[in-house]
Amino acid sequence: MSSTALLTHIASSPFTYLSLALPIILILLLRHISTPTLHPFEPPLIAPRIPFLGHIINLLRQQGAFYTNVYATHPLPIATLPMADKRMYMLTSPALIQAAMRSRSLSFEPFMNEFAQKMVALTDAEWAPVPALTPQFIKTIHASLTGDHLAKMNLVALNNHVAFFLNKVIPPTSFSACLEIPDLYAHLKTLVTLATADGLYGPDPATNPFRARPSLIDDLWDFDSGLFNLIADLFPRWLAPQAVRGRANLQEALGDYYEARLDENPDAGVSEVVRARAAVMRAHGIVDRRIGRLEIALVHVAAVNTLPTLFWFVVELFARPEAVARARAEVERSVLVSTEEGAGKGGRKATLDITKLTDETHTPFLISVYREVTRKHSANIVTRRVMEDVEISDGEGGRCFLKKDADVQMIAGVTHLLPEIWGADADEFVPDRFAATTTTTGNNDDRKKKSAAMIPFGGGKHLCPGRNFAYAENMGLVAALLLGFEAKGLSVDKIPSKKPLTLGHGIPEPAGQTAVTIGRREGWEDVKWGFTSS
Ligand code: HEM
Repeated sequence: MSSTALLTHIASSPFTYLSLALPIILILLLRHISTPTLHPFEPPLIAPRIPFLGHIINLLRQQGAFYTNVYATHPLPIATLPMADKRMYMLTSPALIQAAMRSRSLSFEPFMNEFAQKMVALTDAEWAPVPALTPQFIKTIHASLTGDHLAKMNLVALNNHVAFFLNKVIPPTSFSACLEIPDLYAHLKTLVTLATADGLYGPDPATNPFRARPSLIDDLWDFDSGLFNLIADLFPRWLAPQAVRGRANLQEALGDYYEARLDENPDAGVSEVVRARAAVMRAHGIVDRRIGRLEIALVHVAAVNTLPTLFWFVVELFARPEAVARARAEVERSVLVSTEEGAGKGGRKATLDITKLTDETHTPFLISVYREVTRKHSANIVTRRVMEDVEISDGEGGRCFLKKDADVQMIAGVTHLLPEIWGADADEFVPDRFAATTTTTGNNDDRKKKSAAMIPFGGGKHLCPGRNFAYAENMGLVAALLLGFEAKGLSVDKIPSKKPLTLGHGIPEPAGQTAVTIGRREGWEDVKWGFTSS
């Protein structure tokens, strides 16, 4: 057809041609918008296959696996991902991640405000005073989870619900009278929630909301199970009704708690973090019931990562008899302070010094196992927003330009498994990978690279302030289990696979149930357990 004939044909049936051309124009337009012009030093672009929305659709479908999937096809140290009309930088280079965490031009605070408001369901008017108090709030949280405040919290958690579990729940007789646990994850859920709640609110059932109303334990995990729908505002009432109900119950209970000013009760064993956070909020005019609605975020953040970490710690350690023997010897030699006669009904009392559990001269192997758990099982995504145009450098001549308003995602699921950092066995669980006495840790340079790649607790100004509390809870329980108990039914070939990671979570849950039998070790049947810190 000549061009004149084509024009005549188009003029005679313009709608047919228009309907054919429109989708093509739209696709070209979307492709143009989703292929932003990059600054010469901006990270290389990974364009989505479906223009404009492709990465967003994949992120919603694949959730936590999205970034590791992108890395599998584009193994880049840093990349630009167009997300509709915005851009996101995905970082997998440990050196660039450390630079990003140090940069003052990157901040976590915008996410705190955007996501937390949805998470706790406050209206814009109710939320209005929160952004102004965020910087003071963050400082307070970090200060109240260190030193004496932390030591007190650790011992309250360990000497109440954890000790109750060891002394009462596991029968104090021979192994034959043991505790059969059909689903270890579910069992640890209760244990971690109550131990964490003891550490936060004190152990008194009259003042600790979780002891007063044990149904709040399920409410907390129901709330957690629908977190993504709540934060993304994806029809939570229809798609996550349990989460909405759990949240309402928690908010009511904590509303009662702050309204009764139980956080100010000097005799209740309340932690400094609970007391100080409420004091900051009251100073900014936030009323008690609303503090309760906001503070469901504290107990949630304190329990949500501790539970899967403890689960994988118990499973990975007790599945390996040789590792149990090695760790047990360390605990017996260094952590056990005393076994006194006559602690109730003629039994003995064993006291463990949890400070020793943080010292590599005393328990290098057990500490290595814990670190290996956080390396192998954390798939955490550390998030920041670029507040102003900035350049970051990997310290070896590589520099990257990051544009204002873009989001930055740092991917532990990649850095924790990079073979060039961890070796050919990066995918395997190696209990003594971090033990100072082994050669696997290598020279100083090698150690620095490993430490830069380890981001299970984030880093920089927002490095998780609660990591040492979680450590004490997890290590204290496991040290006592090692010394005084046997755990049967676990083995390396039975380590469960993982559920897909949902957004908002850092450590995957196990798929299916893990059964275990726990009973007293021979020679330790009569012992009651307690904890101290030197
Ligand atoms: C093994 C258990 C835990 C893991 C794996 C974990 C992990 C994390 C991670 C990855 C972050 C983000 C850090 C960043 O953006 O750089 C974080 C932040 C935070 N975590 Fe934890 N966490 C744990 C336990 C706890 C506990 C027990 C508490 C409270 C007692 C807690 C309180 C917080 C708070 C308040 C923040 C926000 C800090 C800020 O923005 O400055 N975490 N945690």
